[in-house]
Amino acid sequence: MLDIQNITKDYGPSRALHPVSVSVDKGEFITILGPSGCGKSTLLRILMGISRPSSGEIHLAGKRIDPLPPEARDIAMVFQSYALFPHMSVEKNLGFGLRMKRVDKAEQKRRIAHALEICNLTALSARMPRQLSGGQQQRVALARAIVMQPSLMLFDEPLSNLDAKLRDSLRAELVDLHRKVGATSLYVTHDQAEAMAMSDRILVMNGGRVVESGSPVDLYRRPKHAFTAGFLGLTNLVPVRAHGLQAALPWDGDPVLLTEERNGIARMALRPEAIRLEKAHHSPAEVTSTTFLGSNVLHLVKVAGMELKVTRSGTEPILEPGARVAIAIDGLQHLLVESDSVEAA
Ligand SMILES: Nc1ncnc2c1ncn2[C@@H]1O[C@H](COP(=O)(O)OP(=O)(O)OP(=O)(O)O)[C@@H](O)[C@H]1O
Repeated sequence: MLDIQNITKDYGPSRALHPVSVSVDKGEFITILGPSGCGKSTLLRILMGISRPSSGEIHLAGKRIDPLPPEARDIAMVFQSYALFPHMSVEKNLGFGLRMKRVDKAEQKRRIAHALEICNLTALSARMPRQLSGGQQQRVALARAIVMQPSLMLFDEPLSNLDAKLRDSLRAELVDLHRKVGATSLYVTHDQAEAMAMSDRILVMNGGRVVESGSPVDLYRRPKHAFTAGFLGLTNLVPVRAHGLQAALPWDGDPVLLTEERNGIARMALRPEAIRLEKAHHSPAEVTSTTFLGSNVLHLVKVAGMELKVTRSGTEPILEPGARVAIAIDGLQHLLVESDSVEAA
């Protein structure tokens, strides 16, 4: 459906995008996730056609689009700033793109009525943007993209100006609408919780490169790179000695099982919730800090010269600092791919 092939972007001598290749299937909701400056906006601008790539090609629905101007690309964009026309009513905002495209009048009416309805805006159709709340304005921006029935919808951090509660409810609404209209969506964010909650697939970017991509569950549970492990939630990077399908941890205890055979020294990403603690009076491991977070409790545990982050359910008895604990690991683990040049970028 969308094929981004070896796109690069140089600003003078500095390279903002190293060759980036991405394929998006029809109907997929894919998120580009990365820290500030990783190249997300640069890639979006190239997709929209307001910036030209230094090299590479982009194909959409079987057609090469990178030489085309923005209006000829069959892509609709939803911005963080909504970008509504302030002097037009909601209905007129929705009709603008259709009028430009000279879509038949009856078809315009039908599409606008449908988009207003599914975005829950019918009652607000005569209002001006200044008479709407932030969340309502964002729904208008979304409806304006939906009426165009584009091959691809692009989202540039569209929820980041809204308060946390509204953001949560609009997240779900947006994914729901994406499915209802059968859209293909590419969503840019630096918010890992948003990416995990919304996406079929996440593309993790850092330093102008795609670090890795996968489903939220795969990337969270089986990250290949330390950068991904660290960017998607809390993690512990633990040096281990791997031998076949087992890895010995740097403290006393059973070796952990691996998902694939490896030999030598490597690092393992251990999620705080995959570590189990039991009180053990003579253990060398010691709880050094305890933070109550409501649904869970975060402990720091000093062991083998490192400080492990461990979370336990808020329903368990709270371990106080100074408690001695035995450490066990839950679940299969796999090792990180080292030679991680993206990590250093
Ligand atoms: N017009 C420009 N001229 C020179 N360098 C630029 C230009 N635009 C972006 N860059 C650089 O390219 C890199 C990627 O920037 P980009 O805006 O794509 O990052 P981003 O991931 O979208 O960040 P943010 O989340 O902060 O918007 C940065 O190092 C940035 O400084």
